[in-house]
Amino acid sequence: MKMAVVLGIDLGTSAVKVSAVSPTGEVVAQASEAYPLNNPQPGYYEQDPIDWTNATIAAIHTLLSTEIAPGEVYGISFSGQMHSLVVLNQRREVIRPAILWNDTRSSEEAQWLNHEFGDKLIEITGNQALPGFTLTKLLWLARHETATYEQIAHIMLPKDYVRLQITDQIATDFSDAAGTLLFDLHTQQWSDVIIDRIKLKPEILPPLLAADAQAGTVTASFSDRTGLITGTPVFTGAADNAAGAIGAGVLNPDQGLVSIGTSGVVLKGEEQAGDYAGELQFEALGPNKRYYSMGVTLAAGYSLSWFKQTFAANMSFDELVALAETSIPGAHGLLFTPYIVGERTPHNDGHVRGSFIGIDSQHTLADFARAVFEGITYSLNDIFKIYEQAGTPIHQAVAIGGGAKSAFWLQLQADIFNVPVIQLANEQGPGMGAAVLAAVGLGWFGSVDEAAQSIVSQKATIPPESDAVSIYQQQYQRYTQIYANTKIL
Ligand SMILES: Nc1ncnc2c1ncn2[C@@H]1O[C@H](COP(=O)(O)OP(=O)(O)O)[C@@H](O)[C@H]1O
Ligand SMILES: O=C(CO)[C@@H](O)[C@H](O)COP(=O)(O)O
Repeated sequence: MKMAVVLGIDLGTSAVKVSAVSPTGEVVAQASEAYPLNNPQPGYYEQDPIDWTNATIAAIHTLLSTEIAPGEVYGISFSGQMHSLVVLNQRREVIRPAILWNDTRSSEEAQWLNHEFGDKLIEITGNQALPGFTLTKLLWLARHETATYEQIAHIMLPKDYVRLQITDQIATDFSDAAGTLLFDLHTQQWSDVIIDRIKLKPEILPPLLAADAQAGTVTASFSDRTGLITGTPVFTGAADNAAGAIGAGVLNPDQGLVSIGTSGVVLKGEEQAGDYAGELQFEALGPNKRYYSMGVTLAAGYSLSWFKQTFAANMSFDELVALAETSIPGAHGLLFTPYIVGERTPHNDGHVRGSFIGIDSQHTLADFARAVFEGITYSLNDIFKIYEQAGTPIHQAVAIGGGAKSAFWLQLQADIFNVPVIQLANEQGPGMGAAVLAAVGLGWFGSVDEAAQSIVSQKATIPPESDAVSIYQQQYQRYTQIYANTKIL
């Protein structure tokens, strides 16, 4: 019997994950394809946008050759890693590798912007300049790779580049625009004030569309490469954290979201445009002038995958989790700070690096593995503390991302944050959000809220365990002293 599905394409930093989702929210099939994350020198992180397209084609191909037929795909939408800068020439060709969200080479440009604009930048964009944002990377190119900068005819965000390959149309949505630092959160337009001051050619910026608006259709040439039917509707999509919030149903200020992918994110819905004085990011959610705030750990899942690759290359993630579980809460006193690529929230420091503190000759690989899981989670707890101090504590959190695959890590999150953690039926929050945007765009639902309500399926609520909570609280106090004593500048 013929099914109807939408494809949610989540262009993460480690891999693209394509989910085929039915009108009732059932994930009918999923396929994933990894791509390299290049680190040519400390602090530099790049990817080849052509790898994103090839991986997306391979994942769609897998789905269409196994579990679904091309005629069953009614619509497609996206979720993508935020901020990363893709530059194209007049012929729409990539002219250098994308500079990614976790790349801190543009720290000086971020400082310059903060100095040049003062509070005005936060007023307009809701954010202080951080080296993660697209604009600082663009200014870095202007200064260090002038010949490349002068060839730029279009700048794109990752999901928008892949959508361009599918539809031949250029566009972005409000949530990814907000992550560039060139977007006025109040007028919901590109900011003339910022564009004029930095003398940017406004025509290099993509036109803005709503996340659930149709941005084009599958072209005949993309149909040839994948088997998708020419003319299949393609919807704009959203930044991965906005899509994650939508796909997890975390849309209001009383809910929190924790996403552990390559980065780690703690996020909350917000009703009005505003800011946290730059301490947290303030972003546009996408549909209907809605917003969210968030703090970001630069290397959350990335710290775990670095540890695995460096010290336990023969183990799977599941085996590493099982090994960590054989240690005890507090990892026999061993602490890890996940600053291996610098840190964003709360330190905004591209120079600091990670550490293991308190190594004892009795510590085993299991203690080191457990310390890594705990240290990443303490770093996310720093963000919970910022919300608490701002008077808007998070009382429960929905968990998504690769980190939410592990029952051990879900319990650790509940114990360290000391709030109940909700596990979803499928941890692919951003991919689910992308599917919701396609479903709303097709008219299957009247709004994102209506779609989220009927599609999001919770699997379990994990309460904190009180004995572990008190051990982690003591360890977290020690953890908070490490940054000031290990920072470089
Ligand atoms: N079984 C697992 N248990 C715990 N963590 C896992 C597991 N599998 C993967 N991860 C973590 O999830 C991360 C990838 O998550 P994902 O959401 O796919 O990232 P991204 O969206 O950045 O590509 C990996 O870096 C790893 O740290
Ligand atoms: O920089 C941010 C958010 O500001 C990151 O959260 C990126 O959006 C990357 O996401 P993942 O690949 O870790 O999902």
